[in-house]
Amino acid sequence: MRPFKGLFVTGTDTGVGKTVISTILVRLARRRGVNAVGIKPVETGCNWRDGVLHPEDGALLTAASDNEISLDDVTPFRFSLPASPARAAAMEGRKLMLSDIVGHISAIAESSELVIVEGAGGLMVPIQENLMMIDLIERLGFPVILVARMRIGTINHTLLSVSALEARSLGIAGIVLSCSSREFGPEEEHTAGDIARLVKHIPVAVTPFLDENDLANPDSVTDVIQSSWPEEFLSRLLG
Ligand SMILES: Nc1ncnc2c1ncn2[C@@H]1O[C@H](COP(=O)(O)OP(=O)(O)OP(=O)(O)O)[C@@H](O)[C@H]1O
Ligand SMILES: C[C@H](N)[C@@H](CCCCCC(=O)O)NC(=O)O
Ligand SMILES: [Mg+2]
Repeated sequence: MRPFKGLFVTGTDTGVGKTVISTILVRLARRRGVNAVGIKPVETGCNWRDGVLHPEDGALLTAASDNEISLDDVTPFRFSLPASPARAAAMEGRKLMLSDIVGHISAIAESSELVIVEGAGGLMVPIQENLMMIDLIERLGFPVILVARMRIGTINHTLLSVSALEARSLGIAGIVLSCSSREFGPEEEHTAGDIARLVKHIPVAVTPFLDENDLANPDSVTDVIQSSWPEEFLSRLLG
């Protein structure tokens, strides 16, 4: 039995693979019989479509959740400017309150078996004045999945994010290194092991490079991940 109602997917940066990993987690959970839904409550950089801001990440999470949740509930807070939520809101003359985001996520968590929440950018991204993504995580109390790029520089970025979470005693359920490039340096086969040794008790998994065909076929991606992540890692996250 999972002791938590939600998982929070954060990253060492924007564009590291949080959406790829969040959608995979939702699909894996659902395959295991857990009625999980994926949400991205705040999305910036949305494009206008038919007079409405369209959240790309939110749409991918809605599809991963088999449309059991509406796009309005997946991503209620949408902004056009591709910036931090606080900056996008300020430049669009709108107000974004952390407490409203917490309220929305808590309501979704109440009505679902498991909610997988994707953040925007990394831990220290401003949401409201001096309140950051890490403050949202702290208020929710959900364990964190930290997604990082498999690329030179990632050991530093990953350990800095782990330090920030540990400084507030926030639980880290796992670290995922996502290989978004086909090129693989000779040191990279050691990166996951090096990070695992340095973070000691936190499990580390690697998501292999997924080509365009893989990414276009969510079922085959889910198969790839199911066979490449250790079962122990999956059961710790999804029960
Ligand atoms: N394992 C992988 N194989 C191939 N491409 C990947 C992989 N992981 C991520 N990518 C690609 O990297 C890009 C960024 O990934 P993604 O959109 O998941 O990042 P993100 O952290 O969610 O970004 P944001 O901060 O904007 O939400 C996408 O084009 C995605 O398809
Ligand atoms: C536009 C990006 N894709 C992302 C916001 C990233 C903000 C990064 C701010 C920073 O760290 O400098 N938005 C989002 O995930 O909804
Ligand atoms: Mg994303």
